[in-house]
Amino acid sequence: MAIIIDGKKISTEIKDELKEKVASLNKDITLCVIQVGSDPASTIYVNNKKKACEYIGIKSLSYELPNETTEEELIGLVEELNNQPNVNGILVQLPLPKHINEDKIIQTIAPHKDVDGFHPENVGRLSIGQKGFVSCTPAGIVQLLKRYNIPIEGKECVVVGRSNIVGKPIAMLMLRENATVTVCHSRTKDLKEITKRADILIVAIGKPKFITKEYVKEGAVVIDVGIHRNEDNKLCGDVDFDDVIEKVSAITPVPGGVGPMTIAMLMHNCVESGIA
Ligand SMILES: Nc1nc(=O)c2c([nH]1)NC[C@@H]1CN(c3ccc(C(=O)N[C@@H](CCC(=O)O)C(=O)O)cc3)C=[N+]21
Repeated sequence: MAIIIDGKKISTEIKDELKEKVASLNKDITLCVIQVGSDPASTIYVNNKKKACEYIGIKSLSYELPNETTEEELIGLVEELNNQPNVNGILVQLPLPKHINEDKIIQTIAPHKDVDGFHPENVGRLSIGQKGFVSCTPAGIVQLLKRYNIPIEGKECVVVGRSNIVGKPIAMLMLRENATVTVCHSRTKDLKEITKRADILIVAIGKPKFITKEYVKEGAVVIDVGIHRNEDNKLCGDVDFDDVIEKVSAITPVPGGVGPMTIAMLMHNCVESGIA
């Protein structure tokens, strides 16, 4: 029987640990969350982040900006928050409207307030093993594996997807944990042949139910980073859960897997920023 990895439960454990830490600090921690426009999915995620802050005892300040906000205006706000010593974390919810250059905004955030771990300085630090903020979804995946006592060292880890916010950083993190890492993407030939080698298969491609049992080795651990909402508001991941369940030894569900961990690790980064 496969283990269903309970991200909701582990995220609550982590949040409870953080709540205790914050209570013992005697110091305010403040996260600023900036959302441009009103994409409904973004609003759900932003609200989940604010709820988590409240639970842990972190102050959250919301900036809800209209879709027409210019790049200059957004840069101005980020710079203003960079300069406020009471602000510990700045999060600009992605995606941004097309007229705003995301890279430019991310690079404007002061690296020591970049609790998403998206700034090139933090990405660079991760890749050369220096301390810095680690991107929340990858950090959450490693926490899930560790807290379920799933060994990483020496394992064959295959990552499907090479985005800057998930694929690339999770590959770096698994490498740091001494896995043997292969990164696959849309131009990979014989994808199935490669994914079938994986002891740990991490999927972040953004295609609903793409990974079926033909892609998975018997007994593999499958981590599903995808999140898709269908017509009747039901969520599913990049992995066809019902199809692979008989074959895997452990798997993260959607919802209730990686998603809540992303938020728990964001809270972790905020607390780290507040302590520093
Ligand atoms: N600057 C920035 N930082 C992010 O961390 C960031 C972002 N932009 N843009 C979008 C993605 C996506 N993301 C999620 C967070 C929580 C859930 C989550 O809580 N998921 C729940 C379900 C929530 C629901 O009902 O939709 C679950 O999987 O159980 C999902 C996805 C953070 N992201």
